[in-house]
Amino acid sequence: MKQESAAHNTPPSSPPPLQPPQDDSDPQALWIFGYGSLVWRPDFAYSDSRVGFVRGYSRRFWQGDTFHRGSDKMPGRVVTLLEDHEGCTWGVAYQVQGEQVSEALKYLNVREAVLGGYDTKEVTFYPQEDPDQPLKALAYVATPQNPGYLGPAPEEAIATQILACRGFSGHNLEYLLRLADFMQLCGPQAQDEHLAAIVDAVGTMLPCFCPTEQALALV
Ligand SMILES: N[C@@H](CCC(=O)N[C@@H](CS)C(=O)NCC(=O)O)C(=O)O
Repeated sequence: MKQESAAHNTPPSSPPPLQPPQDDSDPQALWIFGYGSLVWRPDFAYSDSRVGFVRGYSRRFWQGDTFHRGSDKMPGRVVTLLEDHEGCTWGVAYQVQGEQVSEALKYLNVREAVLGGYDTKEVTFYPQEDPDQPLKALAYVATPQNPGYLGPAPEEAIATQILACRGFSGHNLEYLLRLADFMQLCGPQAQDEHLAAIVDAVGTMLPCFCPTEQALALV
């Protein structure tokens, strides 16, 4: 499992994660819900995974990132969950069991909490294949209280920021496009208007930024 090296500008460590919710069918097991980079790069060992969604939250590119997809001078934008009664956010839940639990939590505490400013939150996850059998899961959420939080901005401004930023994990554009690819795979029932608006704005601006072949080299 890849361990992230702590950045020289590591933000203050966040409070220890909440006591993780247990999987009733196996008290040693834990489900972890990913809705951003964890969707395509979990980078921890897991026993099972499900595509599905959480209700009551909307995904927003409102968290700044000065390590993975940005720098101190040019923070990138990554996603968090916004409490929204009407909201629904699609992602992937990963089941970790036995020794995988402590290993995953140790790794994610560095990647998400220490380097990313995320806190942990218990959510209810609905598997796409069996939404009548919801699961308790642990999610990493960036709240407005964390120092990296950027908050709302017009989608065009977010697109401009994403096009201009890169960090230790790669270009911010790759982060956006890999998430958009995932949402395509989820099918037409999985809509994310905020994500789609940013992708559209990037598509409009990209030719102005640089010719296609250079744009493809960005990611
Ligand atoms: N917590 C969300 C977002 C996670 C996220 O994107 N975190 C950033 C930290 S700022 C990350 O790990 N980035 C790694 C990358 O961009 O490849 C998730 O469940 O996916």
